[in-house]
Amino acid sequence: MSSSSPTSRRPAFRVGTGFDVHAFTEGDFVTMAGLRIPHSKGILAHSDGDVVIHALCDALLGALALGDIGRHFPPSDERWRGADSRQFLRHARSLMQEQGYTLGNADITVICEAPKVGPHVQAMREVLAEDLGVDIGQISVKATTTEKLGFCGRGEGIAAEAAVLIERL
Ligand SMILES: Nc1ccn([C@@H]2O[C@H](COP(=O)(O)O)[C@@H](O)[C@H]2O)c(=O)n1
Ligand SMILES: C[C@@]1(CO)OP(=O)(O)OP(=O)(O)OC[C@H]1O
Repeated sequence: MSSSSPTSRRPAFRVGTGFDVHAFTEGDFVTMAGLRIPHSKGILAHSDGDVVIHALCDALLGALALGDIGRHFPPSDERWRGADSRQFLRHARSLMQEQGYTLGNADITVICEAPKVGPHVQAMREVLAEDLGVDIGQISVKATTTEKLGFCGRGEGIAAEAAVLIERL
């Protein structure tokens, strides 16, 4: 029986998923995909609380079987207090390149009643595509409410999930 790990086998395609939640707190903007989006609340987090990028990083790290964002950037580490999450995404990209993979596509869903995400989708895709060095057509961002159900529905927080396909170079 082979003892090789999935990473040493280096299959042509790998998939990953990620999910992140942050609570709302007092404030007047939320950071999503590196953009400051005006809102009646802010985000409670150690970093900038960018759920879109955190979910995407976890999906990329998951595809590579390299753990999760908290392993690479521990919330106990003061270096990441208030950090711009785009650096986490660029780090995930470099790990992917080191492993000999490139992004096929990413599909991200933001889950919240507000703010409205639709007007910002194009700009968000541009930021993510830039940090990942891919074409904007490889990045999808969409949004849904939870029909006023649960913590998102009560406006207590925001969530995002991401799925990625990575391809061997
Ligand atoms: N924060 C959000 C949530 C939703 N949208 C857009 O509205 C559409 C309808 O949402 P439902 O939850 O009722 O399905 C959704 O498809 C999104 O286009 C949004 O922009 N921002
Ligand atoms: C991003 C990190 C950075 O310390 O902290 P948070 O901003 O709290 O975000 P979370 O989604 O809980 O991920 C954990 C950490 O890696």
